[in-house]
Amino acid sequence: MKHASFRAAATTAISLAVLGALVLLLLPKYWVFLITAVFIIGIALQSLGLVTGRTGMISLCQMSFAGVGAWVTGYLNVAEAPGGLIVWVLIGGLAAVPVGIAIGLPALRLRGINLAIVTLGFAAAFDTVLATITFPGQTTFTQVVRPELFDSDRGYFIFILGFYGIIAVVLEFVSRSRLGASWLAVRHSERAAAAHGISVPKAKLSAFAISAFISGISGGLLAGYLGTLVAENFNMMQSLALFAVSTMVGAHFTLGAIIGGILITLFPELLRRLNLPQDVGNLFFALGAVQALSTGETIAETWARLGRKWMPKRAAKETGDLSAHLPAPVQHAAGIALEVSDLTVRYGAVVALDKVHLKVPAKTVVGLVGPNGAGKSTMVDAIAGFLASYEGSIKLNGQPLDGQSATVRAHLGIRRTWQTTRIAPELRVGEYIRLAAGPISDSELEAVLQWFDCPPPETLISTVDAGTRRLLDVAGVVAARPPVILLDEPAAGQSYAEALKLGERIAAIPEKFGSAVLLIEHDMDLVRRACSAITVFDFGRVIADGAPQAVLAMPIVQKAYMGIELEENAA
Ligand SMILES: Nc1ncnc2c1ncn2[C@@H]1O[C@H](COP(=O)(O)OP(=O)(O)OP(=O)(O)O)[C@@H](O)[C@H]1O
Repeated sequence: MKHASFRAAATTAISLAVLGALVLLLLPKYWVFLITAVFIIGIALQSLGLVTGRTGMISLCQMSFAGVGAWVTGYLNVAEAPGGLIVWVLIGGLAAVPVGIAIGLPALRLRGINLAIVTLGFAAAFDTVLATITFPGQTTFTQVVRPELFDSDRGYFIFILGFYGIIAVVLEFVSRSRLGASWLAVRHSERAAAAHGISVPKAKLSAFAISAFISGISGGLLAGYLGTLVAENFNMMQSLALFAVSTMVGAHFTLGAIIGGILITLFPELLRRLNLPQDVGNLFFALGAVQALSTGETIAETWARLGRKWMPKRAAKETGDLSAHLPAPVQHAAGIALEVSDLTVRYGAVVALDKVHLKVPAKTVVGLVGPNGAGKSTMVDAIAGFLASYEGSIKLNGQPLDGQSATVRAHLGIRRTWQTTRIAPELRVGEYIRLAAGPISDSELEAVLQWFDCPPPETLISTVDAGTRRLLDVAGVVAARPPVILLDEPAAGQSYAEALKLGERIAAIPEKFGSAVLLIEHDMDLVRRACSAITVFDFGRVIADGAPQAVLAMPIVQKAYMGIELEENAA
């Protein structure tokens, strides 16, 4: 995985170096000046891509963060602070961080349109502040001093390209790290992210903080580019245009941010040469954003998809049998791993679970079966901490979990999968397994994937079919080796033969990985194969439990579960 990060970072760095050399060698001074702005806007777009494209939060005040960075840079310039532009720009970025966190706080509770309104409100408030204060040096026409080495327009282009490249490469590494994967996971499903032990507030606030830092840097760099700044550079309309372009191009990709920078910088130039009003640009950006939202694909994603199509396919690596590299089983406490007592759950007037008892001994697989609506998923939700309230008690290795959040329960050792897969499709297989499993070596990761018949680590999850995503769900939580794993219909989407094979794999989880499993499944052949005991629910009550063969043969179970009437049975 580290190799993949280095490869991606090296590709980004080399591409930018080649692009920079071509610009400097082939283009006249005026165009070099214009393209410098492309990369400054590109940095602002990368910052927006992080918070919006990557983490799924709407920020309509990104240029306000840039304004904070620019103001601080201007102030340090006027004060002739030591360190020069590089230091001022970094301090400007840092100054934007608390503002970013402050804006991120409402994002912990708000989503979608509500968050958009809050961030737009901040942009409007920032406009008002900027209307009453001026940028330092604005009235005295004090130019922001560029570093001596990069004072010329060509020199400043190299300076900006350097900043863009460093930010792009760092973001490349971060996006492939657990933090980056957690942003995507939160964007896709906050509940699924919490089930992996990810702190959703931390993920959201870190995205806003880093995004504001980068945006603040872009503001400082703009100060060095223009010399003096005016409020219009950072007003609400600029933030809205940035958001529209980011949505259209996919600014969380390096390529997308550059395309967006080109559009924002060069489109007005084109309109000017065609004697068309500048507002046409915003209309075009808005239409582009609508197009990207309705097709579900940004310009950068379209290019990446076409690139993948035309790139020669790499032959699958012959790996041989990797089972010797499976991570060693974890020795969890013996005895009862999971104990549910007197559990009652109500949804308004519906009693989904009624004084239910269930025990899962350590290192065993217990099946939980029952007809649709019997309360099985409610049971998983209650155990994993996804219900606002319930009566009764749930204990992990004798310790009560009641009142603990889903994230805390995941950390303590309750891990779950979902009836429908919730894996972020933008992740790669390896990134997802690492996100779910925590620290795991490359060879262990590949061995787990092979054991569950999953595709190789570099495979993009969006290219994987639904059945395989279910297997990845299982592989992720199994690789984490917690004391208790809750599998909610893992065989959905599998063929009969695949389901049986999965049953064998699940049966082996306690011995191979050390975890106990509570398996919800409708496929009785899989249940028989995997479970040493089963519990049967009907209408939120336990109607039978014990050894699978004996329980499934009980008339009450056949009547409830398979619709076979007692009378028929008796006959
Ligand atoms: N959020 C909810 N609000 C209201 N009622 C709900 C909610 N979730 C579940 N229920 C009800 O609770 C009962 C148990 O549902 P649950 O989904 O736990 O059953 P299940 O055994 O998992 O069913 P299936 O096999 O179809 O997944 C059902 O009557 C269902 O309609």
